[in-house]
Amino acid sequence: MSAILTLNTGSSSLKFGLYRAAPGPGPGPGPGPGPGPARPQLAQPEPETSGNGALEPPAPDPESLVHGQVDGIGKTARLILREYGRETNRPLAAATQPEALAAVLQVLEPHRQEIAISGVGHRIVHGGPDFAEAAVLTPEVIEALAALNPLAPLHQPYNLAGVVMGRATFPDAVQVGCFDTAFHRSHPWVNDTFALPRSYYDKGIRRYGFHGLSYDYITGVIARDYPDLHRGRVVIAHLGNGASICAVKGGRSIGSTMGFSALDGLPMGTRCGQIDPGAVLHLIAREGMSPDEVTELLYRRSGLLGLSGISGDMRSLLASDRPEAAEAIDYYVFRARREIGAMTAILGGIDALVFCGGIGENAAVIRQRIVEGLDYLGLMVERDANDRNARDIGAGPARLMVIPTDEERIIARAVQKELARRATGKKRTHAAA
Ligand SMILES: Nc1ncnc2c1ncn2[C@@H]1O[C@H](COP(=O)(O)OP(=O)(O)O)[C@@H](O)[C@H]1O
Ligand SMILES: CC(=O)OP(=O)(O)O
Ligand SMILES: [Mg+2]
Repeated sequence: MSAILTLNTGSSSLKFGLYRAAPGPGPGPGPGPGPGPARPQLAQPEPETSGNGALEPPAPDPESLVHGQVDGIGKTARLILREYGRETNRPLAAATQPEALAAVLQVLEPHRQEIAISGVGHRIVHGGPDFAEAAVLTPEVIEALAALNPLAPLHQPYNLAGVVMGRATFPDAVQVGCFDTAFHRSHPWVNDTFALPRSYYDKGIRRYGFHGLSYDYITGVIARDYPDLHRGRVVIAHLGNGASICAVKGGRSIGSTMGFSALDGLPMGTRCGQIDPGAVLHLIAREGMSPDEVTELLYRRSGLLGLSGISGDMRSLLASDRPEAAEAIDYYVFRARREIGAMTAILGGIDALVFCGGIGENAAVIRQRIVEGLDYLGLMVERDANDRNARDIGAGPARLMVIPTDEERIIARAVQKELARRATGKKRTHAAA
C-alpha cells in the first residue's frame, strides 16, 4: 500500500502528515479500514472545487494516519503528535530542520514498515503568477520557485528547504508542490492589480493572495455540507499566525486581504498587515533603514508583537492584564472587522462568515468581539455555541461558522491525484500535477 507524506516547513516549525493513499482513482465510497488498530471514522471527502468553482464527484480521500508538528526548532523543540485520536507532546532535541525531519521519520517508522512513501507533498507559500495548481517539483520548478524567496522570506526558503530534504530522503517518491497562491488565481483583474504603471503588473508586481490551501479546504466543506451557501457569498477569515480574509463566490476566490507578499491586510503575530507605502519610504529615506532592516521590522517585529511589546501569540495577549496587550487586541479586532466589511462589499452582501486558523478556531472572545460590530450585516453571535467553538455560532440571518481548516489534506489529495495519474499512465498536458 502506498503512503503520502505531507510537509509544511516553516522557520521554526515542521508540520507533517502521513496518509494512506486511497485505492484507485475515480469516484467511489472511500477506503475501507486498513490493517492495524482501529482508526477514527473517515469523513466523506468534500466535492472538489479547487479553484474553478465547479463541483466534481468526490474522489476517495487519502486516509490520515498520523498528523503532527515539531515546534520551536533551534530553541526548545517539542514534538506534538496526533495519532488514532490521541495527542502526545514531548520535548525533542532538534536544532535544525533536517534533525526535526529525522525525528519525524523515526516516529513514522512503524507505519513505514507497513506502507511505502511514494509521494511527498509540500506546502509552498508562493507560486507567483504561473502556478495556478499543484505542480511536480522538478529541478526547473524548484529554481523558478526559489526566485520568489524575497517575496515570502518567512516561508518560501523554508518550504524549499523541505523540498530538498524530501528529495534527498525519498529519492524514488514524487515530490508535489501545493501553492497558497493558486486558489486566488481566479481573482478578477481589478483585485489583482495595483494602480502602478501597467508594465509592473506584467513584471509580476500584483496581488497574489495566500492561505489558498486553507480556503480550498473550507470551500470544499461548504460545497459538501451547504450546497446553497456554495452558490452564495461567503467570507472566510483565516486567523492563525499569519492571517487573511477571503471573499468567495461560487467556490471561487474573488478577493483577499493579502497581496503581493504575506505582509498585507490584517495585522498578524509579527507582521504589520496593511501599511501606507509612504511610511515605508519614510523609514528608508528619513530613518536610514536598509531594505533588510525594513524587512526584519515589518515581518518579524510588528503585528501583535510590535504593538504589545509582549508577544505575537494571541493566547499570551489574552492572558495578559497589561494595557498594551489590550490595545494590540483592539487593533486586531478593528482591522478584522474593517476587512470583513470590505470583502462583503466586493461580494455585494454576505450569506456566511467562516472563522478558521488557530485564533479563528479557538479564540471565542476574539470572534465575539469581531462580530459585535457586524450586526448590520445580519451577523450575530450565539454566546453558548461560540464559547464551545461549535460549527454554527450564529444567531442572526447570515450564517456564522467555525470550521477547522486542514491544509495538509488538500496537499495529500494533490499528491494522490498525481500518483493516480502516474498509475494510469495518463499524459500530462501541462506542468501542473
Ligand atoms: N485557545 C486559543 N485561544 C487563543 N488563541 C489561540 C488558541 N489556540 C491557538 N491560538 C492562537 O493561534 C495562533 C496560531 O495559529 P495557527 O493557525 O496554529 O498558526 P500557523 O499559522 O503557525 O499554522 C497563535 O496566535 C495562537 O496563540
Ligand atoms: C501565508 C501565511 O501567512 O502563512 P502562515 O499563516 O502559515 O504564516
Ligand atoms: Mg498557518
